[in-house]
Amino acid sequence: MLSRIIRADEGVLGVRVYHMLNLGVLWLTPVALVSPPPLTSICDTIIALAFPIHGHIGMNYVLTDYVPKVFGKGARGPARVIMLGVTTATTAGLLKLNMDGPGVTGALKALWTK
Ligand code: HEM
Repeated sequence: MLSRIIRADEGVLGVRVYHMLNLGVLWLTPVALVSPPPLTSICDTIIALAFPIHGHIGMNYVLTDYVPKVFGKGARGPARVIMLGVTTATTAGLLKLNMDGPGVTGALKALWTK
């Protein structure tokens, strides 16, 4: 299970889940921005999980392509483990923003509201 999450650009996760997430975040982001308060929190929770997972799979594609070229084949595994750490920290940060702060959407809206 953990090895599947670490090698996130392979199998069902790398193809099906990734494509669904690509479309999902595309629709979810504008919907979250215009949604009324109760719905905003639901969107915020989904975003806090969907963005990091989307970024994690996308970055694993990037790591697969470039890490062997730059650092050698042996560096691919450690790079993927580091990426999992980054994804875990990002998810925790976004969830904390939702629970203790203005939420993901609120933080984004704060760019243009007082
Ligand atoms: C509205 C939000 C977003 C949309 C609509 C979106 C959409 C996409 C799409 C369509 C792709 C290309 C997928 C493919 O190659 O088949 C992609 C790739 C990627 N996205 Fe996002 N994305 C969003 C947010 C994010 C966020 C927040 C992150 C970071 C956490 C992120 C990280 C990445 C990465 C790393 C890739 C892979 C780039 C590559 O393969 O060269 N995206 N995204």
